[in-house]
Amino acid sequence: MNPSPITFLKGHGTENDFVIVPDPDNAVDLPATAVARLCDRRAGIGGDGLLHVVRSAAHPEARDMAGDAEWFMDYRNGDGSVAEMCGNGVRVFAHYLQHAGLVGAGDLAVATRGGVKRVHLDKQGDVTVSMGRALLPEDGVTVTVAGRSWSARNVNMGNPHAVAFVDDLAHAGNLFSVPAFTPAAVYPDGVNIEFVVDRGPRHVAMRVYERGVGETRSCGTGACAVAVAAARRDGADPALTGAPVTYTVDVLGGTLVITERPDGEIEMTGPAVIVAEGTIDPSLL
Ligand SMILES: N[C@@H](CCC[C@H](N)C(=O)O)C(=O)O
Repeated sequence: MNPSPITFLKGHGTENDFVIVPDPDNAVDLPATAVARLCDRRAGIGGDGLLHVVRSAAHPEARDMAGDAEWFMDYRNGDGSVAEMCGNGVRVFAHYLQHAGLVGAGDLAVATRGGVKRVHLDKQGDVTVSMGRALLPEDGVTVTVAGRSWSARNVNMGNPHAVAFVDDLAHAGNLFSVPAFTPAAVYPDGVNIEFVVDRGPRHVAMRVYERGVGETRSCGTGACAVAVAAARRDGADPALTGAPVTYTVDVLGGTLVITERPDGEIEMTGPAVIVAEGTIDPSLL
């Protein structure tokens, strides 16, 4: 039984929006059904996902990170499923900690299921996250929408992505349901699928179908996956040249700037905002 009332906030990063539930002591029970109800845009608060804000020491999945990061981002997709990582979510999470007076401007660490992420909050409101390295398995993947097929790059940013370069973002169709991908065995736990077009030198635009959500207006891990896939397609590999490579990635909800460093570390910079605060009717949970 949950205590009442339960505070929530609503925030977004490039319009990837989240219900934020501050719960330092991990006292709020949030089964998948409750998360899905809260994220429902008609009967709930509405969001692509939910950020459960818990002290690392109070969460069984984060206790071993408590020495490095005081706060754990217990991220859930809008359908209630758990994902390894959420790039826009980390920016919004860090911005919330600052908004709540729990951290100051500057640098902090956030524990996630994908490990501890270093975050920098700048004075203009932009947030930069060190997202870790991309893994690039060599599997051949094909994505199909409405009779058109593309070979896609498999990129793992802690969570799985298939990046398809297309001629026109409209070719992704309405994205009301998950695009077909083969072989299914490459992604046994499902996948986030990005459709990408070129906008200029080291500048691309994307749409995304997110696992556990549907089409969203932005995906931070997706933008990182796209930047790395675009760099390799363009013959750029910072590990070989010793020079960082930066891509501007336009999403439907704004723009993210992604830099891959020679050691493989990927940095993502973009905005994060809080738009509302309130209390949750306990009957939703
Ligand atoms: N929107 C997120 C990604 C959230 C997780 C994803 N839907 C998954 O299931 O892997 C981002 O900004 O990275």
